[in-house]
Amino acid sequence: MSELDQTLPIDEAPYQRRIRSFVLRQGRLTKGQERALQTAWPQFGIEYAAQPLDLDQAFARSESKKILEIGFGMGDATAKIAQTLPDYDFLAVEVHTPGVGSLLKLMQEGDIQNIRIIQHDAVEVLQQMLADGSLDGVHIFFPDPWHKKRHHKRRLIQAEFVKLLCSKLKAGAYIHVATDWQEYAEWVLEVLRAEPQLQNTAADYAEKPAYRPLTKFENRGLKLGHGVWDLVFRRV
Ligand SMILES: C[S@@+](CC[C@H](N)C(=O)[O-])C[C@H]1O[C@@H](n2cnc3c(N)ncnc32)[C@H](O)[C@@H]1O
Repeated sequence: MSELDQTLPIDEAPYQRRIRSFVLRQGRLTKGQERALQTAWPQFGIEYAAQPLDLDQAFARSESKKILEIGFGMGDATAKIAQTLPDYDFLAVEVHTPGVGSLLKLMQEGDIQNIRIIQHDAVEVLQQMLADGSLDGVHIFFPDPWHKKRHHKRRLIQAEFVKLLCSKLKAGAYIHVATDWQEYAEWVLEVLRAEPQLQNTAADYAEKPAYRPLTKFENRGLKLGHGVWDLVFRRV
């Protein structure tokens, strides 16, 4: 990695012009995360490459449903869901190294086999690595809301991004977004509703699907009376 890469967020490096939904900060790794990265990445990590990925091969089985999770953070929800749904395979994409280390550690502790991790911008993973019609579902839990108006262009959920997602979904596959920021919930609802390839499974917001665990942060917010909005749409 060059000195420039280490000091500048990826989206501010002069050769990277596309607006990104994340800012890369240097996070410190715990010893446990570092150990998990060294010992578990070779088995469960997939290096980003601008070439198609065979999902059946990556998970060493073809009969399972394939779910993409974008921006798993520290991976707590990912690990819990994967444990609850052993017949599903989860391709988990995140840019932050401590998060990747954290999820690998959870996988080792729980002997979880049905997750593979790519550490890269999910937009490029979708564009370059995933075949059309290859996914049974997409999870996007608490995407960065980018509160300020001048930052709204950084929001992950945009019409063009949703079109890209739809191209990767099988007919009947779902997109599940959860957010705790009401204005972003309204934004997501509007963007998903405007996409003709998608159908809402609810009148507007959905009941929280049982597989999505409550995070510590969410629990605290709910006790304080803050809302959380789930949106579940299906590809027609
Ligand atoms: C607010 S956090 C939520 C994390 C987690 N889903 C949760 O519920 O705790 C959003 C995460 O999405 C990741 N992220 C944002 N844009 C991304 C992208 N284009 N590709 C991969 N990860 C992304 C960020 O790095 C961050 O960890």
